[in-house]
Amino acid sequence: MEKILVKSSTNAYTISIGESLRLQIKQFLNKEYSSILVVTDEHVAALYLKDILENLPAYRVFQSIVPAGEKSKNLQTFYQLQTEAIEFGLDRESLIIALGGGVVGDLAGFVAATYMRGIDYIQIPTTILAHDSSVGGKVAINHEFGKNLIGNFYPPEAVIYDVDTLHSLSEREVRSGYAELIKEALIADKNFFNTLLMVDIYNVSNHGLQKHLKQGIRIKAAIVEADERESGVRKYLNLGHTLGHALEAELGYGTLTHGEAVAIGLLFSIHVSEALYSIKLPFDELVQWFKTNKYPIIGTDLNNLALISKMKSDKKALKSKIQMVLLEDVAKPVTRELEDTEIEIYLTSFERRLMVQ
Ligand SMILES: NC(=O)c1ccc[n+]([C@@H]2O[C@H](COP(=O)([O-])OP(=O)(O)OC[C@H]3O[C@@H](n4cnc5c(N)ncnc54)[C@H](O)[C@@H]3O)[C@@H](O)[C@H]2O)c1
Ligand SMILES: O=C(O)C(=O)C[C@@H](O)[C@H](O)[C@H](O)COP(=O)(O)O
Ligand SMILES: [Zn+2]
Repeated sequence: MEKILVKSSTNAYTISIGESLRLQIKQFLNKEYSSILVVTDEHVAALYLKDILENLPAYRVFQSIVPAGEKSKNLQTFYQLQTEAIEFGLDRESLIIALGGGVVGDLAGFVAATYMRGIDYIQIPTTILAHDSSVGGKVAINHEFGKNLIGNFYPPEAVIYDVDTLHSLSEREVRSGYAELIKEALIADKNFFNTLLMVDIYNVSNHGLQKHLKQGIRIKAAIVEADERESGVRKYLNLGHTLGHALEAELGYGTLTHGEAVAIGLLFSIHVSEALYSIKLPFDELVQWFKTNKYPIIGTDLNNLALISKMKSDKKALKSKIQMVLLEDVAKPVTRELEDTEIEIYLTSFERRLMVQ
């Protein structure tokens, strides 16, 4: 098992990464809690909830199961979970466990952040993508106008990443998770990026997958520790998300997975960077890698004005001006303000460029 420590403004927490950890949950509880609520989704419940429940202290353990998928990250499900927490009698000494992917992590984390003004929670991520979402304390739900518009920064007490759970992921979820690893590599580590470009993500060995996850987590943990509330370098973790989030909201939550949308957004950021800084970045190599690994790289039939309007509700936008994360080189991210008219031109040339790939 590997442990990575993250210091936040309110606590320090450990990310434990290893095999069979879901069967040893008790050892990760640092306190005695008055009750525990395990929040998960219907897919993960069928696979791993029993393992978790059997390995928790026997007293006052409750469960809440939400529908699987991005559509659950909404106000209604948030309210339903708050209602269940009240009905179960959770108090300020209670713990919430978020067992699942980024949807459950963001949602249950936001419930924990707001229930009785905040109670402890632990992340037990079960997707590759959740190597990113479980670290750093961003918790949120979506609004129809944009992703994660209602949320907080609220660090977990611990992250327990049992890599054995990743074997049951579908191909779609594997590629979704690898998109965030590509993002972390692009902002911080050229060698890691070049390594990933050689990976066949559906046939990666256990050892290889763990290596990639640990490197992604190290990059993320270092950034959130340096800038917890995103006033500086944390913005770089948003590479690819300006268009990615707009696509998710515009196409309807769940149409593209988060990682699939981010993959398109990463290409767009590279496209804009090349044009603005007159440089050559690995656009073609990344498109080919995405295509080989079956990412849906769509670039046509999009309503550019609607996308621009969504991008303006992005959390990085300032005074209604879109701020994008761009690259001066691989591992040299920068932020830059762009006019709507510039974005429109780049979206049009991006779509044309994708059509000939
Ligand atoms: N807070 C952050 O810093 C942060 C970072 C990145 C992404 N996110 C958010 O994370 C969300 C996406 O997370 P996700 O991709 O994990 O989606 P998800 O939680 O919806 O999980 C994807 C699908 O996989 C299923 N699943 C989960 N674990 C499984 C397992 N082990 N075996 C089989 N099936 C399993 C789920 O039931 C779901 O159907 C988005 O809402 C995104 O905005 C947040
Ligand atoms: O942790 C961060 O910071 C990130 O930007 C990680 C992203 O992968 C993640 O999707 C995050 O939720 C996006 O942040 P948001 O503030 O734009 O919602
Ligand atoms: Zn993301």
